[in-house]
Amino acid sequence: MDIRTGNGFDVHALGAGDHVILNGIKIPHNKSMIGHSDADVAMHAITDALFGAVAQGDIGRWFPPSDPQWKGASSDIFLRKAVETVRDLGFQISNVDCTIICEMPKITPHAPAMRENIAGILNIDLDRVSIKATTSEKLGFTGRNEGIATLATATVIKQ
Ligand SMILES: Nc1ccn([C@@H]2O[C@H](COP(=O)(O)O)[C@@H](O)[C@H]2O)c(=O)n1
Ligand SMILES: C[C@@]1(CO)OP(=O)(O)OP(=O)(O)OC[C@H]1O
Repeated sequence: MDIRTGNGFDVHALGAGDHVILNGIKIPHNKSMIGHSDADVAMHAITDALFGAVAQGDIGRWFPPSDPQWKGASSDIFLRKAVETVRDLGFQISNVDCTIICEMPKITPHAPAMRENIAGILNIDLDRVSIKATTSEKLGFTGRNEGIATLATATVIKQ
């Protein structure tokens, strides 16, 4: 059995706006994420964890920020490509774990919807998708509500 793990980390700034999109879930907020795509920082970290698990580079290699095609794109496009790449290489996705770092918005009330969405895209059972959150105790850019960071880990298995 061939078991591999990948990690992902991403940051997006917060700017003017009235909602954020995290793991594909639209959450009303007093700011919005800034990015070339829809800036779904959580989904980007999971995407990078999957690409990393099979040593296929990172999200920017597959979807360059310089390519106008990805302007405003829904980040599930990127995640679906990572899932397809993992499977094309003969691996199954075992599980993913994701930690969103921000003071606001509060993530816990939205975690069930995020898990459902990610499990659906990855086509794995709900109990294989973990979504967590932490503040940074008001320290740093996340503590000042200037941006949101996300860490993710993915494990893949080839029988
Ligand atoms: N944006 C966030 C941040 C945290 N949570 C939940 O609060 C718990 C306590 O956070 P600390 O940073 O004080 O450890 C954390 O474990 C999460 O359950 C949240 O929902 N959204
Ligand atoms: C997702 C991509 C797509 O152009 O752009 P952004 O939305 O800016 O996100 P980031 O994580 O900064 O970079 C990766 C890019 O591939």
